[in-house]
Amino acid sequence: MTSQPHRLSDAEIQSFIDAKTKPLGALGRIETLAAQIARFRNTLTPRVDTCELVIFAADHGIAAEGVSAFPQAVTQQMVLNFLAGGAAANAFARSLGIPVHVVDAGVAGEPLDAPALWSYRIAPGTESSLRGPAMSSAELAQAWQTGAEIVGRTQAQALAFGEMGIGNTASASLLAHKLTGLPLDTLVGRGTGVDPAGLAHKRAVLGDAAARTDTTLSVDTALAEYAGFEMAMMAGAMQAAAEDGRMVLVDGFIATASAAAALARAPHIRPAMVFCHRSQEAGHRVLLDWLNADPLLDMDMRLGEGTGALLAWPLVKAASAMLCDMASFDSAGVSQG
Ligand SMILES: Cc1cc2ncn([C@H]3O[C@H](COP(=O)(O)O)[C@@H](O)[C@H]3O)c2cc1C
Ligand SMILES: O=C(O)c1cccnc1
Repeated sequence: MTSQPHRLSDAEIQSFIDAKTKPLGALGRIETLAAQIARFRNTLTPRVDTCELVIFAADHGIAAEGVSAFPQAVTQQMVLNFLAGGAAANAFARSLGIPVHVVDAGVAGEPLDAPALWSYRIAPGTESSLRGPAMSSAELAQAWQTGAEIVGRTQAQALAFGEMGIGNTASASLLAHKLTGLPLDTLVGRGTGVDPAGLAHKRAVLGDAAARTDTTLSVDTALAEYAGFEMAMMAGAMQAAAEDGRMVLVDGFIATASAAAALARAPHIRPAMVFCHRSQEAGHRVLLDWLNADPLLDMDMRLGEGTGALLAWPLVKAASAMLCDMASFDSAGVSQG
C-alpha cells in the first residue's frame, strides 16, 4: 500500500506563520495570502517568484448591436499595440519584469501575420448571442482544450490572464447571469464607457439576448450561448494552470466571469485563484460577492488586459517570500511576547 502524501493542515500553516519574527497577525492580508499559497502548494515554503501574462484576444458578434463605446476594429488594433509593447499591460508588465504573450483566440478579419502572436483562432469572432448561440459546442471544446495547450507553453509559477475583445463586458454579463442566476441588470455596466443612453440600449439588448434561453444554464451551455472565444480559452487555461500547480491571478470583470465558469467546471481549482482587484465595472462587485471573493486591490480601474492582476503580483511574491525567507523567533533568537 502506498501512503498518502501528508496534507498540511490550516493549523500547521498558521503556526508556521505565527512563529515568524513579527507580532501575531501583523502582516495582515499578506498572511492570509501566504496561507492560501502554502495550502495550494502543500508546502510551508512555496517559492513563487516568476510570473507570465497571457492576453487572450477575440471578437464578439454582439458588438454589432452597439453595446460598446468603441468599434470592433479596436480589438485587432490593440493586439498590434500589445505586440509592439505599447499597451497599459505592456508598460506594467515591463516595470515588473513579466513576459507578455498575446493569443489570437478569434479576432475578426484576416489572420494577423505577426511572428510573435500566438495564433489559436477558433473562428474570426463569435456569432451574435442576441440571435443564437455565440459558438458551437465543438468550438467551445476546442477553445477550452487550447487554453490548456497554451499553459503548456509557459513556465512561470504564477500566471496572470488578461483579455481584449470589444463587446466582451456584454458577453461577460450574460455569462455571469446565466451561471449565477443573479439579476442581469446588476451585472451590466458601462464597459469602455457607454453614456446613459448607451447603457439603456446595452441593457435592452442583453435582456433580449438573455430571454432566448432558460434563466440559468449549465456551464457548458452558458459558455456556448454567450461567451467569447477568449473567455472560454482563458477558463480552460485557468483550470490547466491550477492543475499544474501554478497560481492563477484573476483580473477584472471579464476574467472573473471566466474564472466563475472554470470554477463551475472544476471547483477544486479555487485554492489556486488569487482575486487581484475590484474593477469599477458595476457587475464585478456583484460577481465577486457571489463568489465570496475579497480581492487584494481596489484601484478604481476598469481596463482589463490583465492590468489589475499585474499590480497584485508583487503582493503574491511578497507572501511567498515571507514564507520562504523570513526568520522565526527561534532561528533569529528574538524573544517572544
Ligand atoms: C483602447 C482600448 C483598450 C482596451 N484595453 C482593454 N479594453 C477593455 O475594453 C473592452 C471591453 O469593453 P466593452 O465591452 O465596452 O467593449 C475589452 O476589450 C477590454 O479588455 C480596452 C478598450 C479600449 C477601447
Ligand atoms: O473589469 C474589467 O475587466 C473591464 C472593465 C471595463 C472594460 N474592460 C474590462
